[in-house]
Amino acid sequence: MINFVEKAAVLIEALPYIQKFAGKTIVVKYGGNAMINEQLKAKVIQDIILMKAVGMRLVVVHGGGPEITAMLKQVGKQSTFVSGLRVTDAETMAIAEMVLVGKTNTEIVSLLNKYGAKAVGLNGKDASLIVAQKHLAKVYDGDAVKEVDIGFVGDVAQINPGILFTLLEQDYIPVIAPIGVGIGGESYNINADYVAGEIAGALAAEKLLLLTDVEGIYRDYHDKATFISTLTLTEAQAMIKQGTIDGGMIPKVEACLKALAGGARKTHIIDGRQPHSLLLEVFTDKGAGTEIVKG
Ligand SMILES: Nc1ncnc2c1ncn2[C@@H]1O[C@H](COP(=O)(O)OP(=O)(O)O)[C@@H](O)[C@H]1O
Ligand SMILES: CC(=O)N[C@@H](CCC(=O)OP(=O)(O)O)C(=O)O
Repeated sequence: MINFVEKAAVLIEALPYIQKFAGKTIVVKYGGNAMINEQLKAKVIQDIILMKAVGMRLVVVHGGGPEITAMLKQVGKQSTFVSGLRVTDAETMAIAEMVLVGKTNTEIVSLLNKYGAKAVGLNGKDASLIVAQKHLAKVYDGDAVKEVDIGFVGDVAQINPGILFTLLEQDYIPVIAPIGVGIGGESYNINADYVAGEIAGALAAEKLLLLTDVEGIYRDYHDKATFISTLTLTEAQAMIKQGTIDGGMIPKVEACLKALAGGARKTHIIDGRQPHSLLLEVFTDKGAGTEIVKG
């Protein structure tokens, strides 16, 4: 028999969060492996729609690394990464832009709209939203650090958030592809986590929610019992230095640092493989994943 009392309790538990976050800006970074599975994708979209429906101002930043890799493979190009960033020659840049803007972005926008939202696709070139400058990758060789040119990979130089405020005021959900524009109008490929962190900072978001393919951060990645639910900025930085946070988790933690430094209030790294993890984080007392806070 359906337990109506339990069902009602779930809704009642959500009530203070619905009240607290109404009118607040939430930035969701959706990408990587959490984006490949179609059933999960539909659930992420529903979660975003639900948050929007109860009055939150939603901004979505998406990745699409695996899709770029697949497209490059189809045209016979091998993907190479340096310090987690894709080496991006002119041809790779053109393909990355085509995939992120032409395919991934439009797919997310049309899915959101299918479920009843008013989503608008953007990339960094629209209204010069993301101004980029060339990134030089740091490669460590013992104690020495070498800077390596990895092509059209960008760092965020400036966010011009005006277009986002305009859209949010009008109830739209901006969906942003991580392509930056250089001062000469050239395209830059930027890691989507960094873009999400900078956008969350520029909007002084209430929350940055980064979906990933693990439960959150572990003190020892090989021991699931060492899961951390809350981490301060200082602790997170120390863990990167020690090497206990590494690989793809580094840009996520750095994105949280950028967001908090820019003015976001809270940041969370949550499990995109877990259905409705966004709702669990936002609407339940326990939350989900690892939160990184100032301090
Ligand atoms: N301390 C840590 N805790 C959790 N994951 C970690 C840690 N250090 C490194 N990682 C790695 O970071 C990965 C997440 O980054 P990545 O695979 O790039 O994510 P996504 O594809 O979702 O963008 C995890 O799958 C894990 O292998
Ligand atoms: C410079 C760089 O590495 N850019 C990324 C941009 C996409 C991305 O970040 O996608 P995920 O969030 O799905 O990993 C790339 O080319 O894969």
